This record gives sequence, C-alpha cells and structure tokens, in this order.
Amino acid sequence: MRVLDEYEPEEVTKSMTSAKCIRRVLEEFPDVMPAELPEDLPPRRRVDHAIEVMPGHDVGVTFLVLLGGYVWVKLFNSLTKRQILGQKLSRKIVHITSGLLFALCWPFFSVSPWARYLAALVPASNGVRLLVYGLGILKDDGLVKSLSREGDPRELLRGPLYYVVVLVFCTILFWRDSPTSIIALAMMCAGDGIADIVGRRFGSKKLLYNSDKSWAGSIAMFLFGFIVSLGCLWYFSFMGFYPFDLEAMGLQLAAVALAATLVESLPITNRLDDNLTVPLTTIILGLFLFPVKSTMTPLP
Ligand SMILES: Nc1ccn([C@@H]2O[C@H](COP(=O)(O)OP(=O)(O)OP(=O)(O)O)[C@@H](O)[C@H]2O)c(=O)n1
Ligand SMILES: C/C(=C\CO)CCC[C@H](C)CCC[C@H](C)CCCC(C)C
Repeated sequence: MRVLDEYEPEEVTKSMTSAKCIRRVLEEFPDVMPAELPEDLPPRRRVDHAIEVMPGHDVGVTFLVLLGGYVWVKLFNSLTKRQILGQKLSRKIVHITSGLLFALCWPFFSVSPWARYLAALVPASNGVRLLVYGLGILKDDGLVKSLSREGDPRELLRGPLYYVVVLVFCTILFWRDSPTSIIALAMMCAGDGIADIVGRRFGSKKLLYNSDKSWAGSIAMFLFGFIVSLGCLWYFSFMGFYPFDLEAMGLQLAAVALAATLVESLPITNRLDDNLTVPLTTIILGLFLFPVKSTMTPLP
C-alpha cells in the first residue's frame, strides 16, 4: 500500500475537489489518521480529514450555531432589561457581532455541497423569528427592546430582517469560495455598526451632503470595516480557504471599504436601509476585484 507522499502529483488532477481528494486518500489509505498526514498540510485539511469520516457533522454544527445565536441575543435582551446596556448600544453590539460570529463558524462545516444550505438555516430561522415577533403573532418585549430603536415590534421587519436576509444570501451564494461574502459581512456588521456608535458620540462635524451623518462616523466605518475585513480574510486563509496576501489585496479591499462607506453616508437611508446598500455595494465591487475560487486546491 502506497503511503500518502507516494501519490504522483499528476494523479491528483486539478479538477478534483478537496472532498474527492480526501475520499480517494481514504480509499487508498483507510487507516491514515490526521496525525499521519504530511506536516505541511494547512490546518484546514486536517479538519477536512476528520470531518469527512463523521456523518451528521454538519447537522451538529448547525444546531450548535443556532443555539449560540439564540443565547447571544438572549444575553443582550437580559443586559438591556437590567439596564446594564442602553437599548441603542445593545442593538449595535448585536448588529456588529452576530453576523461576524456566524461567518467565523463557517470553517467548522464540512466540505459537503450541502453544508452551506445547512449553515444558512441559522440566519433563515432567525428571520422567521423576526417575522413572527415583528408581525405581532407572538410577543417578546425583551427581544423587541434589544433589537429595535424605539421598541416598536414592526422595526424588526426592517433593519434586523434585512440583516439576516443578507446573511442567508451571502452564505448560499458565496459561502467559503470567495472573500467577497466575508468582506460584505464585515462592512455591514462591523463598519456600519461602528459608524453609528462613533457617529452618535463624536459626530459633531456633519457631512456636507448629509446632515444626519458625520465625518467621525464615516471615517470610523472605513477604518474599522477595513481592519475587520482583513482580520476575517486572515482567519479564512489560516483555515486554508484562500491565500492571504496583504500586498495583493490591501488596495482592492481599501477601495471596496471606501465605496461601501460612501454609499452608507448618502442621504438615502430612509428609503434604502444600510443593511442592504452596504453589503450590495461591497458584493458588486468585490465580484470584480475578488473572483470566486474553488474552496480548496487539491492535495499536493
Ligand atoms: N456615517 C455615519 C453613520 C451614522 N452616524 C450616526 O449614527 C446614527 C444612526 O445611523 P444610521 O445609519 O441612521 O443607523 P442605522 O445604520 O440605520 O442603524 P439602525 O437602523 O440600527 O439605527 C446617525 O443618526 C448618526 O448620528 C454618523 O454620525 N455617521
Ligand atoms: C439588530 C440587528 C440588525 C439591525 O441593524 C442584528 C439582528 C441579529 C439577529 C436577530 C440574530 C442573528 C443571529 C446570527 C444569524 C447567528 C449568530 C450565531 C453566533 C454563534 C452568535
């Protein structure tokens, strides 16, 4: 029986996905354990190997992330109810953290083609929850208070609902195959979220073309959105999904962050919610600057 590194490179054709590679490796080397895989494999492939042989893995991860989302929002409900956090700040922290924490869970799903759809069930189920409480079918004052500006349940049907719809689309359309989805979520969650917090507090100098927005808020959005995008891209690169080359992508990322910041600053919020315009701008630009790649390159 050949050991792994006796695989001839041409035997691992370029068209093979990581799942096929690993399945072929497992067929050929059924007793290969992650510890015996070549040391220079990126961490992600070790997780792949383990996951490939664990049926029901994705269902378990989906359940854990769903539970995590419920607990996370419940935590801020409680902090708001006990007046430890103000309603506006609580809503913004949930806005900044929820979508990012959700995306950071993506690498723990398997390479199965169905993984993205299972993952999308998490924001989709939160969307159903927002509809049920936003339409008044059920009542939960704590949830409404922690996710709305003025405590009106119908507010859940705007910003928060658009937010989870964007999460569903980014998960299904892009998944881990392109940096675009990660950048879009970083700009929507971190960028738009920090603009509100910084802008309300330090935004005395308003923008010339929009007296509701400030220089401080927009500069904070650009800088924090750019930095969080870089951090997320580094994380997905560390997990083995695509290369992280600051020199190659830094300028393109700055251009995307600037475009999203400019769109957010426009006086169109009363008609078009930032939770739609910011990720949409990022995705349109990102598709040109960061082409969609296959999730993994075949094993060497
Ligand atoms: N570039 C920005 C963005 C926001 N703000 C401040 O943050 C407040 C809320 O910003 P806005 O974009 O209207 O909030 P949303 O993103 O719509 O968030 P939410 O709907 O969750 O309140 C603004 O009134 C303003 O005081 C700012 O100064 N500069
Ligand atoms: C108030 C919000 C937007 C308004 O601009 C954010 C709404 C958040 C959703 C109600 C909850 C989203 C939960 C995530 C999809 C899952 C998070 C899981 C993670 C492990 C915490």
